[in-house]
Amino acid sequence: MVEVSQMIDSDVFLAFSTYATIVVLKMLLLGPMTGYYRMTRKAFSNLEDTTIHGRNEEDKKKFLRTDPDVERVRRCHQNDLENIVPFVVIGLLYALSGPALSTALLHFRVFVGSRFLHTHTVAYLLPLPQPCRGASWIVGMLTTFSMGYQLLSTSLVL
Ligand SMILES: N[C@@H](CCC(=O)N[C@@H](CS)C(=O)NCC(=O)O)C(=O)O
Repeated sequence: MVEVSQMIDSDVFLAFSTYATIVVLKMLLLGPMTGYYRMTRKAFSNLEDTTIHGRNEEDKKKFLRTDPDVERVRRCHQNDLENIVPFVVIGLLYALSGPALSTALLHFRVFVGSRFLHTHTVAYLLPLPQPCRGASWIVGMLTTFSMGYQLLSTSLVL
């Protein structure tokens, strides 16, 4: 029986911690980026957020509106949540299930790369023409499914 402390000290777990931290921080940055677009495009969703732009109630209400750039970052953030949360949960269990370091690294790198580079964030925010975003989304999703499949095929208890 492998001790939990041994699993946590393993290279696979350290690699997972590194890649998970990078991709979660990337997702977290979309919050401040949304704030930046809200301020520069003057598009808010709460009356109290419009205080520095509007003088009176009527004036402030003009800034309660949607903006295409704000909505794009919000969709990118939402899509990260839909994909990065499952990666972190399944990736953690996978990392603790004792996979080979090379296979695990391949999964972590492909997933994080798919969310960054040719990727969802770049493809969504620039934006790049489709199917760049669609392809990067599918690659990331398949990586998480692959980890889930390997996890279930090595440690299925029903
Ligand atoms: N919740 C997603 C599920 C499907 C998905 O994630 N599709 C990718 C590739 S086309 C995407 O970038 N969707 C746009 C989005 O989530 O805003 C959606 O509504 O589109």
